Amino acid sequence: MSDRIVDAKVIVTCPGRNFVTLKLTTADGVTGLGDATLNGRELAVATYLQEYVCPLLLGRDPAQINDTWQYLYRGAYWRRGPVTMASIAAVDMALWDIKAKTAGMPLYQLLGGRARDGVTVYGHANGRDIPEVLDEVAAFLERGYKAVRVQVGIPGLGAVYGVSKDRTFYEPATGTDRPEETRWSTEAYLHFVPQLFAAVRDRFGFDFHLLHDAHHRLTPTEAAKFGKRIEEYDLFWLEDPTPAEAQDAFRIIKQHTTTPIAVGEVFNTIWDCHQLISERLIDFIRVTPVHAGGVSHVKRIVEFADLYGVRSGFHGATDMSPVCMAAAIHLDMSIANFGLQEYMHHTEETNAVFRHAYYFADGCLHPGDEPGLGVTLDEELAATFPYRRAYLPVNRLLDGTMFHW
Ligand SMILES: O=NC(=O)[C@@H](O)[C@H](O)[C@H](O)CO
Ligand SMILES: [Co+2]
Repeated sequence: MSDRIVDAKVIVTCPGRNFVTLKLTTADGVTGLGDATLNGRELAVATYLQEYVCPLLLGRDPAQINDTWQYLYRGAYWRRGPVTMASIAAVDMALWDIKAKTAGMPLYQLLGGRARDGVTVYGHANGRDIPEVLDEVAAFLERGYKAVRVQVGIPGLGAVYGVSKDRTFYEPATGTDRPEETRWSTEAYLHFVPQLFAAVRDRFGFDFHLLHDAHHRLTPTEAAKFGKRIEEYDLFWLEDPTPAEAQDAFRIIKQHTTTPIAVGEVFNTIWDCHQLISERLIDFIRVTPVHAGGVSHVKRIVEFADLYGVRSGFHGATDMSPVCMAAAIHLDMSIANFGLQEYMHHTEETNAVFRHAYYFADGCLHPGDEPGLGVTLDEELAATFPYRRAYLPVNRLLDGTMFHW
């Protein structure tokens, strides 16, 4: 008699920031965890899981990962979208966790085994001005990082994306009653940021990967011009240069610049990036297990991407819990077209709630050898951090026009 799922519960906790986790338990006493965190809309996913998904999981065979994925995807009728796909992702991650634990091996072994020594990561150097960013780049390089993302305050503007208020930890979702509002000038940004890249390359040279996130804020033409302007600084990637709903807009960027493009953290299925990949309009795909249907669907996307020379660059910000980070690292270890992994370390409280086997060493994350994902959730400790609504910021142009955050 095969095993059965006998318990499915959603755990919402806020150790420094909100996380939603699905925990499945089988009749054989094997548990699996899945990240279901959607930053700024957490309870929408928690409710979707609790009300509509968990009741359907009870009694199902945990070994049937593919059938369960299709049951939840095709069975929802209303396909795709961040809430549905984060819910399916959590189930998928938890079932892979159970399968690998049952097989007595770390998940990457089940996904085809080790394809590299470690998962090269990039850290987030940021500052209110260029000197502060340079100090942070130095600190990351001293800690052995081989890749660093740089984000800087823009003279004349207040808070901007990617610049943390406290020097140790970046958490953008801060608005409890309503979103924080920021003001933006693309002209000021385009004028200033090349100076940041010049200062970084002048001081640290070219033998590490330099990255930057434009966070959806340019028009395709501005992105094409900006990409061309910064070619001399040899970025490893320019991220989210323009909103990617219009996938064909990236043809304009690709026609004008060889600066590599990374897109995809807001995507939730292969249909969001099918054209970007098959027309080679991007160089890195940034989907991550929690937002893009779990281990199974992200694996499909990166294997499709491999056909077109597009590499992985999974999203790994603080709002991906250690459960998602672990799933990403197991995928990173086993795929052929690994590119780079984002790694924004979590708070001590988060690491206490989500104890994990993965660890950082010599510029890489390593999955560890615990069976499954290698993550355990301390439910008692989790309960001491109650949910607290936290909105992501809203961004307007200087004249008040709603813009992209
Ligand atoms: O590349 N990383 C990012 O763009 C992140 O910082 C996102 O703004 C947050 O994960 C949104 O919740
Ligand atoms: Co980004």
